[in-house]
Amino acid sequence: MIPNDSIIALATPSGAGAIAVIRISGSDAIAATTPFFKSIHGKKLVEQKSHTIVLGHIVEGKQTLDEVLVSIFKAPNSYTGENVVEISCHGSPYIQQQIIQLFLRNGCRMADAGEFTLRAFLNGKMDLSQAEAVADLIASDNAASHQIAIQQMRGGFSNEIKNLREELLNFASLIELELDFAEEDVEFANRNDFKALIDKIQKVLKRLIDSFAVGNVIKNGIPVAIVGEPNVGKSTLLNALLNEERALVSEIAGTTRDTIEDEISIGGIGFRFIDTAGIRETEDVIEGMGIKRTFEKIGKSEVTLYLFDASAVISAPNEQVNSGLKAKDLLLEIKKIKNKYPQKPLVLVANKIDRLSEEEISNLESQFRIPFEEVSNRSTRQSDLVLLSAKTGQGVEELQSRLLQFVNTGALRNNETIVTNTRHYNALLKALEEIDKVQLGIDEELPSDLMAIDVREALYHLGEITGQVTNDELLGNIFANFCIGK
Ligand SMILES: Nc1nc2c(c(=O)[nH]1)N(C=O)[C@@H](CNc1ccc(C(=O)N[C@@H](CCC(=O)O)C(=O)O)cc1)CN2
Ligand SMILES: Nc1nc2c(ncn2[C@@H]2O[C@H](COP(=O)(O)OP(=O)(O)OP(=O)(O)O)[C@@H](O)[C@H]2O)c(=O)[nH]1
Ligand SMILES: [Mg+2]
Repeated sequence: MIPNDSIIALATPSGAGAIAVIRISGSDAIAATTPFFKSIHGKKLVEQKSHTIVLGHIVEGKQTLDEVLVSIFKAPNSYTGENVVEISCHGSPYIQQQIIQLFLRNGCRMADAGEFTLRAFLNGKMDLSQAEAVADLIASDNAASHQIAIQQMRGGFSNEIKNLREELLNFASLIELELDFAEEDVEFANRNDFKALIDKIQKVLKRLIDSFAVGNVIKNGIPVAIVGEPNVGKSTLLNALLNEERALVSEIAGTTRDTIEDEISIGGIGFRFIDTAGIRETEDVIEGMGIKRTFEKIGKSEVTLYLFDASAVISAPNEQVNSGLKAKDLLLEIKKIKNKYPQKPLVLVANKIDRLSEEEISNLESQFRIPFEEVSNRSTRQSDLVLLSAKTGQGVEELQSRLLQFVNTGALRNNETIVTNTRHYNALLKALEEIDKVQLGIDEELPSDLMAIDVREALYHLGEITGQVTNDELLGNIFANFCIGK
C-alpha cells in the first residue's frame, strides 16, 4: 500500500526570507487547501489546470493570514506523482508557522524527512538511485559533486544499471529455458556468446567499482594535511588557500595546538585543508597531543603538504638567523613520514621564498629537487617540490594546480558514470562477485542450473541499486537522511 494522506512541510529554509514555499502532497491536497484559500478573481482551485498559479489570500474564518500564490500540480503530473499544492507566502517565520499550523489542524500531517521524494519513488517518478541523487544534489557545493549528482538524478547511472540487468535477464532466461529441456540436452545459447556477455558485464562493473575511489573523495572533499615544523607558516598557508583568516598566525612556535579544517573548491573540486600542530620534540603534554593528532591526520589525508621554511634552510650556515633544519635533516624528517606512510603522496613545500634572492631560490631548487625525489620514491611526471610564499601569495596558484593533478578528473571530463554512494558501491561489489562465479562456471563447464543461481544473485544486487529490489528498512534508512520538506 502506497500512502496518500496529505503531508505538509516548509520547502524553503527555516527562518525569514523574501518568500517561503509550503508544500502539500496527497490525494486530498487540493481539496484540503480550498476552504482556506480565497482567489482574488473568484477562481476555484479544483477547477484550475495542472501547473498553474493563482493569486489570493490564505484565510481562516474572517481572518486573513497572508497574500499568497498557490501553484497546483495534478496527479500523476507532479514531483511526488500525487496532487500537490504549493503555497508561496511572505517569508516571515510567523506567517509560515501560522499557515502550516492551520493545515495541521485541518487534515494534513507534518511530512517526515524525505517523504515527498519517498513518495516520488513509490509512485514511480524516479528510481532509488535517482532519489538518492536528489539529496546529493542539495548537498553539492562544487562543480564536480554537482555534475555527478545531476547526472545521477537524470538517470545516467540508473540506465547503465538497467541495461546490465536486462542483458543478464536475457542470459538467465536462456539458461533457465535449457533447464526446462534438460533431458533433451539442448543448448539455446552459444557458450561463447555467453562468455562474451559475461566478460562485458564484468568490465562495466569493474569500471563502476573503480570509479568509487574518485567519486568518494569528490563527494566528501579531498583531505589535504598541511604539516611541518612549528613556525614554518602552515597556518598562514591555510589562510592563503582558504582566502580567509581562518587560523591564528604568530611568530611564536607552537601557535597551532589542535587541527583546524576547512573546505574550499579549487578548479571545481572540493578540497578539505587540515592545518596541524607543528611537529617537534616537546615536553608540553597538550602540544604533544596535538602532534599525535597531526600524524593521524596524515594517515587520513589523500595528499600531505610538508612545509618548511626555505629562508631558514638557506641561511643555515649563518647560525644566528634561525634554528631551522638543515637540508639534510629536513630530508631525514620527510623520510620518516614516508616510511610511516609509504603510499601517501607528499608534496614538499618551500615557504617564505619572499625572503630569498633569485640566486638563493635557484640554489634551493637544486638542493632539494633531486634528493627529495629520491626520498619520495615516486616516478612523478613532475617534481613534487613547490616554492611559495604563503604571506605574499606567490606560488600558491602553482600549488593549487599541483593538487588538482592528484585527482583523476579524466572520468569527470569524459562524462563517465562515477559512483559516489557507498550503498551502490557495496551492491556493485556483490554483483561482481556473482559474475565472477558465473565466469568461472562457464570456463569449467558447470551445469546451467548452478550458473542460473549466480546470475539471479547478481540480478538481485543490481536491483538493489535502482530499488527494483527493496524493503522498508532500507527505504527508511535512505530517506531519513534527507531534510524535512524534500
Ligand atoms: N516550486 C518547486 N520548485 C522545484 C521543485 C518543486 O517541487 N517545486 N522541485 C522538486 O524537487 C524541483 C523540480 N522538480 C520537479 C520535478 C517534476 C515536477 C512535475 O511537475 N512533474 C510532472 C510534470 C512534468 C511536465 O510538465 O512535463 C510529471 O513528472 O508528471 C515538478 C518539479 C526543483 N524545483
Ligand atoms: N616572510 C614570510 N613570513 C611568513 C610566511 N609565512 C608565514 N610567515 C610568518 O611565519 C610566522 C609563523 O607563521 P604560522 O603560519 O603561524 O606558522 P605555523 O607553521 O602555523 O606555526 P605553528 O602553528 O606554531 O606550528 C608568522 O610570523 C608568519 O607571519 C611567508 O611566506 N613569508
Ligand atoms: Mg599554525
